[in-house]
Amino acid sequence: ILGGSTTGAHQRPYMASLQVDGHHVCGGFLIAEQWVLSAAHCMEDMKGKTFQVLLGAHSLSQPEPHKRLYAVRAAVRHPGSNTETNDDDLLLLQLEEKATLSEHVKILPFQRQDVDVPPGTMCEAAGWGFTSHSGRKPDVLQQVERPVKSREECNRRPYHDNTITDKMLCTDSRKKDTCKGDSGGPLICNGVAEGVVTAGARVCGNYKKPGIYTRIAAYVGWIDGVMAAAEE
Ligand SMILES: CC(C)CC(=O)Nc1cccc(-c2cccc(CN)c2)c1
Repeated sequence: ILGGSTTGAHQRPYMASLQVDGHHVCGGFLIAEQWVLSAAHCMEDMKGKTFQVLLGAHSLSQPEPHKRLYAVRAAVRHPGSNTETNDDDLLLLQLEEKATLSEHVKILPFQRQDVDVPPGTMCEAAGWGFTSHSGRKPDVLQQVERPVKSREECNRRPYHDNTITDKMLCTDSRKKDTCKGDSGGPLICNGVAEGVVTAGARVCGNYKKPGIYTRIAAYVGWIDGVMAAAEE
């Protein structure tokens, strides 16, 4: 998160840190007791390694009473996700067991109505991603407030030049933005998860490359289907 601030400890109890070999790789968030939503691109460069999911954390390094690392029973990438585009950049992670919910671990509701967030709406992103262009990594959870940018404007040059589909949304990226390591985290508007952070143009804090998010409401069928199929 560039240009943001430290979250109040455990004020975003739905946040997940996706970890490989004990290192934070991507964000994610709890959408059900046994399911975390994140970004498919986070599984690239895994070289067959496995994820673990950290819940209940504020600091990545310090011992905290409610921090707990969960093994992943299943990782389901959206079938349309690929390395060349930001399309369908969603990942569902089934935890090895149901998360123990508490004041520090809670489910974040997501938008189920497939209606665009009005441009100008102020939303929030959070994560443990880079806090500087030089790649400084925070120890504690960061957050930033960003206004939604209309798809019509986001699709113009010099912005994303017609690569933003109806299943994506944009936020202004001037100075304040998401960055590497924030992928998979939520974009929260009026207390509801509306988007999932994608790497997009893989640049941060440049107003010419607004932040790109996958619109969760466009994938409700897929999300419900994957979770239901695992219950059979
Ligand atoms: C960890 C892998 C998926 C590779 C990766 O993510 N690279 C990478 C490099 C530079 C910026 C970003 C990035 C992420 C989230 C948001 C943004 C832009 N708002 C950029 C992402």
